[in-house]
Amino acid sequence: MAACVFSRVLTTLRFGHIVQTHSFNGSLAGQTRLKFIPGIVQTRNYAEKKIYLREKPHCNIGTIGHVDHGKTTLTAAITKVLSEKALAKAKRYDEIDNAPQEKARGITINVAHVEYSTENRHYSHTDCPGHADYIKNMIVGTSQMDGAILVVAATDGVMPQTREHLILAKQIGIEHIIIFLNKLDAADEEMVELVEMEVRELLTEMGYDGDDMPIIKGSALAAVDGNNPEIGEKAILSLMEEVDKFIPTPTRDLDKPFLLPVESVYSISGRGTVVGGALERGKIKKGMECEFMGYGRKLKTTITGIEMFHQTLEEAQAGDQMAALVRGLKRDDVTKGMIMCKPGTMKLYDHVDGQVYILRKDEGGRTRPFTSFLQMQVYSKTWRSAAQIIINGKDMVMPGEDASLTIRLSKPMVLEKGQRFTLREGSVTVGTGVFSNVKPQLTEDEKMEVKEGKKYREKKLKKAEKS
Ligand SMILES: Nc1nc2c(ncn2[C@@H]2O[C@H](COP(=O)(O)OP(=O)(O)OP(=O)(O)O)[C@@H](O)[C@H]2O)c(=O)[nH]1
Ligand SMILES: [Mg+2]
Repeated sequence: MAACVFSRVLTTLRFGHIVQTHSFNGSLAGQTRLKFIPGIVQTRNYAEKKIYLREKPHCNIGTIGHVDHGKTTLTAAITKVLSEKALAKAKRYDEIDNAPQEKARGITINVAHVEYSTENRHYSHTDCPGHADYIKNMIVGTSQMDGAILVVAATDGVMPQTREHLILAKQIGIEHIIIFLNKLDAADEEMVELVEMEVRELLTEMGYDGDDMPIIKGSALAAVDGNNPEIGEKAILSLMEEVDKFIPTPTRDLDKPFLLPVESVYSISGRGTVVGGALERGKIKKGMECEFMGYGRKLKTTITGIEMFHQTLEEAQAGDQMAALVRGLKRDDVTKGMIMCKPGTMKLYDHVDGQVYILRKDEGGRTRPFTSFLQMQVYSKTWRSAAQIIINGKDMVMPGEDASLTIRLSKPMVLEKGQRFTLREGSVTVGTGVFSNVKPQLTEDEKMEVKEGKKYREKKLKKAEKS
């Protein structure tokens, strides 16, 4: 069970006794013959352990866009088309959206990671949910991408989450976006032209180079079903060609002390606790000491194993979507959103200043202005925390405005100046911004304000007036 859940979220990374050896052409468990598949990482079955050999640059991408526009179908289509070139293991739609609730509702809820290669690069692909209720999962999924494929159904055009996802992607720092105009089989030519214009306008409005961004038109469903190759298979190959060309391989911070925002935590019976996520900077080797930090807690331990997509890694490098087996910790000791880092290199903060853009209603934001002391949820990297929001320099902020805010977190978290974050209230994305100034600890008075809210400040002011 644990292994099943583990593979659901990481799709990857199986530690321990599960020794089924997938090769990417679908060969079966326990085969000891080495199968070399050109174009994908070379994997060898060393005593039933596969080793990941770093042959190509690695890149993290994914699919974003409005609900039902075809992101998961496109993800399945990419693996199918590339599997025919022995560059991937084909993943069916229901292997990607495989949680019972996802199957029942026909929508994506959790992000899913799949792996494939082109001739040039090795990819980890994060398929995000489009439904407004699961934006929080999209934010975390997107936080690890180097570039994204925005899927827009030509039958529908730009919809609310097309816009909201683009705003969030931009804010999270995704500079390179490729558009896949999907469902060409079901849209007439005129509609396709109109939607293309609409998408380019939106991209320009969001600060991207709308006129020159690659837009690939096709049908993910045709590619999955293997019919109509012009808009099916060929469109997928053109898309991947553009992805290779347009999304640069990011320069990774290999020389800095390692840092991994924890995206998932699993316990594998008999082996221990495994944490997964994209390694943000540095390198990790088996045997290294590490420290988990977040939610006001710190824990030190040792890394006893590293894997990436079912394969053992000698060394994980910044950018890798990886999992680490850690010594002596229980599943509940580590929480999604903590960071794993080289001991002593990071700090916890309980409040921080942020420069924020407050979304308008038509961007998925609030309908009304807000004042200080409001409680919101802050999302950054893979963490989320309740926070009290204090507005600096004015009394209220209107949707559509910029503001400087002080964010008082309910639990101290690891954060850095320049780090991007999103503010949410219930299921509404209130704003997106950048931490501009980390601060020393909250004073005792400020702590009381966090606890009691506005009332505490008002009481204090009254007292001061009297005296
Ligand atoms: N006609 C047509 N239908 C498509 C195409 N691609 C996807 N669909 C259908 O559109 C529906 C939604 O597809 P999904 O891939 O689940 O959409 P999604 O964007 O992943 O949806 P969420 O993850 O829930 O946001 C499904 O019924 C697909 O079969 C296409 O190219 N043509
Ligand atoms: Mg989906």
